[in-house]
Amino acid sequence: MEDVQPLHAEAREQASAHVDQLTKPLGSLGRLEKLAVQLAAITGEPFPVVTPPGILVFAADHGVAAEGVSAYPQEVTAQMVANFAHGGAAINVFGRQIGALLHVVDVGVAVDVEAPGVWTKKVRLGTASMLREWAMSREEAEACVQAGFASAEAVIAEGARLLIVGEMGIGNTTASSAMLAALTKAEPDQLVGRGTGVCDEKWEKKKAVVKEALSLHQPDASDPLDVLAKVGGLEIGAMAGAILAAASHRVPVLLDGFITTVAALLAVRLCPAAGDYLVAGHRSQEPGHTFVLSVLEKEPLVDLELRLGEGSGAAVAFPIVEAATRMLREMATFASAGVSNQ
Ligand SMILES: Cc1cc2ncn([C@H]3O[C@H](COP(=O)(O)O)[C@@H](O)[C@H]3O)c2cc1C
Ligand SMILES: O=C(O)c1cccnc1
Repeated sequence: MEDVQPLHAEAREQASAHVDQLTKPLGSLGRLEKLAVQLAAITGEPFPVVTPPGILVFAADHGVAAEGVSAYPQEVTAQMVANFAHGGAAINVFGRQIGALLHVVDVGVAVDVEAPGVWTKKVRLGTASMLREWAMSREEAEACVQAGFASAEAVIAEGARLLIVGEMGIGNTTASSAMLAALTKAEPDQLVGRGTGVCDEKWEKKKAVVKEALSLHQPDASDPLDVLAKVGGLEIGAMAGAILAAASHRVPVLLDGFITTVAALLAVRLCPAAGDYLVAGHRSQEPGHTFVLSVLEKEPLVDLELRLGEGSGAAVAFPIVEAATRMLREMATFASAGVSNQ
């Protein structure tokens, strides 16, 4: 894997100086200004471009779904992959709205899916239940990170100037909660939410499953691949790899919800410099999301009370990111417009 370089100081300075020349009171475009400067520092371009965005939706199954931790059955993962392929899911709609290059990558759906255009990179046919054994082997953990890395390189080669990663995997809020608890040593009860909308009984079960899996496997917080292998998910590892690829190509990453942001934390633990390349798109309803955002020191752009995943919240937030870049490129300066700057 390639290295992630530090942010580009010169482009940051140029963009920052330019923002202060634009025809508006100093600082009046608030966080859009900070975002514009961050995008310049990420890309190394004082006038960054983020269109077209690329969206990669990574799909995989979770053995832990059999423990009754989701409101929906495992089969929905494969069914939704077919739905993505036919353009009918939320992420297809929002992806079309923002002109994204969208691909679905199957890194471990348990069954064969009849779905045109899906990139098939199955590492294994779903994880094992973390309650009984490791979710995957260490080699498989490495392989799914690599699969994500290669997928992101492919969509960047196609022309993507910003990356959104999304996921589909029934049971993956359980895996994400376990990974987050393992990586941060936070108390699972604070992190485990209702995912697709589980009832009180399943919610208690979900918390118990996470705690039991952590005490069974004792994942090593200082070894991100150990955490991924023991309690993770194939699509979560793949998203981490995709984020690392984007960062290594100086392509900004717009984060979606809870699961994506846990993948981002995994990426940052594998390569701390990647953290600077992340922009938080939205705040999900899942309680662990607010916590993982605070660990990454990211403030989301919007809070629309979403709890879907797929990359949907990031896609909806994307026009704000584009607005920041258009502000830099298209606004007049005081000098060019002949407006008094005092
Ligand atoms: C129809 C449908 C479409 C989805 N799209 C994303 N998710 C979301 O829900 C799942 C995580 O929730 P849990 O851990 O409770 O299973 C993931 O697949 C996530 O992407 C969906 C879930 C369903 C049912
Ligand atoms: O925050 C998310 O991404 C999320 C929350 C609930 C279910 N699926 C995804």
